[in-house]
Amino acid sequence: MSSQSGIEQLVKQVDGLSFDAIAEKYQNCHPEINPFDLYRAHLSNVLGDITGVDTSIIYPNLQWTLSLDKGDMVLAAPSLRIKGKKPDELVQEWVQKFPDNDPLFEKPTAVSYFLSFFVKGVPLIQSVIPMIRSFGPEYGRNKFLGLRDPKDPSSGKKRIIVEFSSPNIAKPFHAGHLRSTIIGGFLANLYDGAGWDVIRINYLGDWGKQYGLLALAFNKYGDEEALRNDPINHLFQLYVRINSEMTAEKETIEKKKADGEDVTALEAHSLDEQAREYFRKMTDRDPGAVAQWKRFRDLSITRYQDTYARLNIHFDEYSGESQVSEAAMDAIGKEMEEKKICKEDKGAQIVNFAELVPGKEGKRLERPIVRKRDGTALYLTRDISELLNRHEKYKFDKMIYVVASAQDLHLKQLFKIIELLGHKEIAGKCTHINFGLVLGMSTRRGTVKFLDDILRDVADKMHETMRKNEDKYKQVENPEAVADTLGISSVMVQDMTGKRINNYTFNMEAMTSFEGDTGPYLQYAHARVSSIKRRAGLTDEEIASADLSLLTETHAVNIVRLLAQYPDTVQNTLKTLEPTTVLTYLFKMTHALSSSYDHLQVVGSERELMKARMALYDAAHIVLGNGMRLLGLSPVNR
Ligand SMILES: NC(=[NH2+])NCCC[C@H](N)C(=O)O
Repeated sequence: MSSQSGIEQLVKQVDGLSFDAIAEKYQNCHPEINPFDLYRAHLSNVLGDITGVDTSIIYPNLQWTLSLDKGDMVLAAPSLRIKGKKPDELVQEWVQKFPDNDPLFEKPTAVSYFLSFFVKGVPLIQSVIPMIRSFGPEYGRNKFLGLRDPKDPSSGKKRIIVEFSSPNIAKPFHAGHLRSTIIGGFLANLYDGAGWDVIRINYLGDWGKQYGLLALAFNKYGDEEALRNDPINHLFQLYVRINSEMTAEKETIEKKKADGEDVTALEAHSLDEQAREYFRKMTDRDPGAVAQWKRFRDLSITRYQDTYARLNIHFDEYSGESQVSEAAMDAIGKEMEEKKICKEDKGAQIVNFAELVPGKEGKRLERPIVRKRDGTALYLTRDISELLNRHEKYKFDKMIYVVASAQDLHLKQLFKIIELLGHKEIAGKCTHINFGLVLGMSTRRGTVKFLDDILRDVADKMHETMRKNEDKYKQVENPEAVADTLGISSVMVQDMTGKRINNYTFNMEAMTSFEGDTGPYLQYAHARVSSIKRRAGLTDEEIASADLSLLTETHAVNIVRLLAQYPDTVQNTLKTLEPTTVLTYLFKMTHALSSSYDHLQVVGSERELMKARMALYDAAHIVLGNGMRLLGLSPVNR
């Protein structure tokens, strides 16, 4: 018997509803892929009879609990808005009326005005384990959520742009870029799993006078071979060198000026001026200047791509500030003037929000410049043009900017200008996903951190830790690669542990520990279930034919209760957009797993019991792997 259809039969009998009928009845309800949707639908029916409240009001008010001891679902009586009776009395009455022999739930318990519901282990296990096995990597994905019309599969996918990472060429890949990369990669996976058409864009900082300066530096001190071998570091070194030269030059000029000397000639030939001229050549599309700049850009991208690949991240488009056309910005500039969104101020064009947006909001948005006195466009101007251009090109339904909270104001200004331009609808599709700082990030190699350096340092640290256990170390086939993966997991899990907006301290010791809720711990938990499977040596057919009624222990039931929550957890994450929602779930699950091993021995148990327990652990292995991959981690098996 396919237990999934088994439980469908059950619900049909009890509630007179098929999966289709349930899905039709409630919004975003998909009992065939989310066990909790079925349980909610059934419970709504039962409670509908008892309370006299319409099931469509009950359904969305069945909340989940923070821990299993509080039940699997909870209902706050006041949420049903029944007049004339005290909620705690109502709750007592409902407990009385709840059927003694409900097929899916135990009799609820009442705590003040809450009703807690506990699912029955047997039907849950019988349905959820086969469901996880049959969906495998698809368990937790829900392709319906991203449909234009959730009830009509032919309606097409909604499209989302996730813009993330967005480092600046020739400058350090700092903590803000690291967080953007991790969080953005995760959000892209999340929407992809929810059936959206996801477009990943990296918006590089690759344009401006500083790239004119960089070209000068390369012409003076550049080394072809160094550029090809390690473009990111070489360009950065050149950039640092020329910048300090420029600073020194500026000081000399200032000093001479103070001494009353004529500095006109010096200024005219200064590096600053040369950089400006060079950048002018770039914006005028001088072939030589553009070709040189393009090489720097292309070589840097190639190198970034390698690093992104280690993090399981790819981009559909490497956009960047350089890709915004001057003509488009001119046109927008004119439009802004005509619509009186910007105005002249000491030769520059500024947006005085206080005059455009009433109240405190207008003041808070300040007075950004969109065009400098010398005619150059700015960061904000480029973003305005780029946003409209992306909408034109991709016709997106939603766009997410994953950028540090240090740029909160910038993005608010951007979205408001788009709105003032008359594109309220487009502005409404855009969201800024922000995040806090990483404190105390430094490497053993010095103060400047490129992503590669960080990852190498953490991998070294992991390798050191692994070596401490000589026996286990010898069993690992490719220790370098495993250390690398564990290092990456350490960094990513530490980053995703708190809410995005919180700052955290980069702590190499803590993040690489196998104890506590860390990346290595999660990897260890995954490797441990993998090893049980290897040692049990059962075939997939044997596991599939296991008699699941042998799983009677509380530990087994609790693991399955958690496994059943996974699709719901993912769906809830689409609301929170917080990686920690998934991570917290995974730690809860790994804790339940690790405390179960002493009670649910696999190897050494009698054969039928071994098969049943293996089916349980195999399901946990699938869910843990799915969750880790959703976060962007690569689960290890040893
Ligand atoms: N559309 C945007 N402005 N995205 C954010 C870009 C981040 C920028 N390159 C920086 O490093 O600060």
